[in-house]
Amino acid sequence: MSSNTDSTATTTPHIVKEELLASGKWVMLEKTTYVDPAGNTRIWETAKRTTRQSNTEADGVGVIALLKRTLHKDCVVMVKQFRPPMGCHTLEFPAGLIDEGESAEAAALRELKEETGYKGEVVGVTPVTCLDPGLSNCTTQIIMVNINGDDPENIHPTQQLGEGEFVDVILLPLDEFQRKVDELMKKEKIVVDSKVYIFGMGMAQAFFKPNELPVLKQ
Ligand SMILES: Nc1nc(=O)[nH]c2c1ncn2[C@H]1C[C@H](O)[C@@H](COP(=O)(O)OP(=O)(O)O)O1
Repeated sequence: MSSNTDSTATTTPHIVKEELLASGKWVMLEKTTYVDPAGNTRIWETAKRTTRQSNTEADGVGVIALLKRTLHKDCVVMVKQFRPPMGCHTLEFPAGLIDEGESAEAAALRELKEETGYKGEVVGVTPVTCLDPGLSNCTTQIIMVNINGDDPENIHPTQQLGEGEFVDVILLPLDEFQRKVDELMKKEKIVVDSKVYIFGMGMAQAFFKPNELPVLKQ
């Protein structure tokens, strides 16, 4: 087993100061002064959301929602929408920011209902995870949700979208998830969220090669 630990690393890296460079309604840019593991003082440019709530560590939630219906394959509920920072449509799990005083679980069920119309039940919660740590301190919790598709409330789901929100709901069968995502990418100009693509790789591994270790196979 080799180690990549730098032998010149003698200092515990830490933040010295954070100075605001610019701020908008939703996002701010900071100049972060920090000490690296070799003891050198350095600068980093950091983006942060202005909306993070004081009572929670995560900015938002992502929802892996499994729609279960009699005589249908289990499907993952996905959303497609135009994302201005990307300048194109993306394929994502339903997601959104956590409101003041709201738990991650409650935010997940609310966002799922708003974006897709489905009423779900929480079956799992991840710890707080980072999203793009080289750019920002943005964090998310991924909430696993089951949807009883036979429940009358879920037979004709109606979205509750806010002003300026345009979200298409796409159902992808769990056992063909990666193939369907690849098909969509070939058919339309969309960018797939990395969490979604990695979930698909994991599902393909679990369904088709459960006893193979992917890292050993090339
Ligand atoms: N970075 C953002 N710029 C904006 O101009 N507006 C933004 C940003 N992030 C969020 N929002 C707005 C858009 C919605 O009106 C609200 C709530 O977003 P939410 O649904 O919670 O999150 P997403 O689905 O991930 O957009 O905030």
